[in-house]
Amino acid sequence: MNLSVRPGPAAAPAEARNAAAYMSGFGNGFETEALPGALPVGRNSPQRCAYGLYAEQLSGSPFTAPRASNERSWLYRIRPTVGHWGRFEKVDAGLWRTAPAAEVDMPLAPLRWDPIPLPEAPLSFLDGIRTVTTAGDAGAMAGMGSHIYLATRSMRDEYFYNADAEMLFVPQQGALRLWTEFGIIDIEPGEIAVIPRGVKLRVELPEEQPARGYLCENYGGAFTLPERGPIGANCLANPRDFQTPVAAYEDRDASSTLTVKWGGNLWRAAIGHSPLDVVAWHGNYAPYKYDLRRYSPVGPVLFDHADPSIFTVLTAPSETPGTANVDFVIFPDRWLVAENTFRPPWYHMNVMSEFMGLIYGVYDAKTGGGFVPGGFSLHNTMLPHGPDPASFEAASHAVLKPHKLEGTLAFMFETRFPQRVTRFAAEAPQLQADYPEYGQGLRKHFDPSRP
Ligand SMILES: O=C(O)Cc1cc(O)ccc1O
Ligand SMILES: [Fe+2]
Repeated sequence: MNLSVRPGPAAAPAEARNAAAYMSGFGNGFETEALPGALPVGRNSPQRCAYGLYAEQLSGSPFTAPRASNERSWLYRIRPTVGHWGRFEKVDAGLWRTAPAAEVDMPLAPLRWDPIPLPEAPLSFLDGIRTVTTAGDAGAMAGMGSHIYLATRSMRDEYFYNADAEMLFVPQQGALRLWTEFGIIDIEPGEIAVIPRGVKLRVELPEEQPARGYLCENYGGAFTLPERGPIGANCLANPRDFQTPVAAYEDRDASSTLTVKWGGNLWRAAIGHSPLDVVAWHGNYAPYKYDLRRYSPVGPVLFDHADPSIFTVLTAPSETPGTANVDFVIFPDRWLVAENTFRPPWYHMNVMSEFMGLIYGVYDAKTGGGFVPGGFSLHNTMLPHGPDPASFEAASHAVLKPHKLEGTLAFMFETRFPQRVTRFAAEAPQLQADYPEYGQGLRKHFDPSRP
């Protein structure tokens, strides 16, 4: 196998096998080459590409999308994707589900699960996806899926791309090395990665350490940075902290498989070489990573609890202004300073539906236990929820001096669509039977004689 990485001008030199190398920025027109001169200068399609490469365009948006949302890259590769093609046969998708998937009716209730344990048996990322919810309709390119991934072995000579969705990886335990067509991305808990629709990859486990995390499939238009409005030009997720890999390629002829998720099904073909054979590329349609600890939260500095949209890292807009197909929101370390304020989340009902996970620490609305790292919850469209009794009592009587929430990282996949629960999630032994009743533990405090 010939593997080569050439860092971009700003990146530190790195050996591909030891450390990935990245370019900084969000949605830039990047350019990177693993061999000198592999990128054509001043044109996309020369009559003959350097090194005998093929040119291929990968379009993530319609050609005619407005500039702000127009996404495409040019890839200079050993074989075009059609040369990595074979006879595809439908294979068992395991526990991976795609909207619409009306498998079960669930109680009209808040739902919460304990972590799904990692198995002892060898399990690749591709086989270890367990869908928890689906929303919208992948065929209509609207909605999302929320999943848990479990992996105990690397994908070897096994490649994959998702035609149905962009994929947002949220590791909770263990690191992942994402070998993509565009280069190598290393992520660990506290970091995320986004793999655009159609980008081929395989998922490796560094030192074969098991890994678990959350995965959001965004069937709609790509994640982007939210507007900052009056916040101005800084804070929240800053573009320079997003990292896109420099070009790295495999020149590997070996019997392999390519699995494609298309139309909610998995299709697999035998192929004779690695499709991660892109020697150079340029464009703005590329995978990226981001360290959530670089998020600069903005919040109430005098009183009240602001809507969680202030913690939006990435938003996948829909055609309706302000109505996201998916928002990816985090609840990171931060100071709480609001005066005469109930500081945790308020009790609420929301037209958007909320899938939540916990990467580490304690979430301030669920201090009574039960929402643990690796676990997840669903507060569906217009279903009531809020702090558990322990959190309510503590926050109602806390001395309101500045208080730092530390060592905590929860997140939410919030979508405009109601989320359907899969049969797997409905029947999982990790579903907490008593969670629907947590609200009944909230005592009646009403006393008309005491204003
Ligand atoms: O329900 C949740 O815990 C998420 C959430 C947090 C918050 O601070 C305000 C609203 C909201 O939905
Ligand atoms: Fe909520």
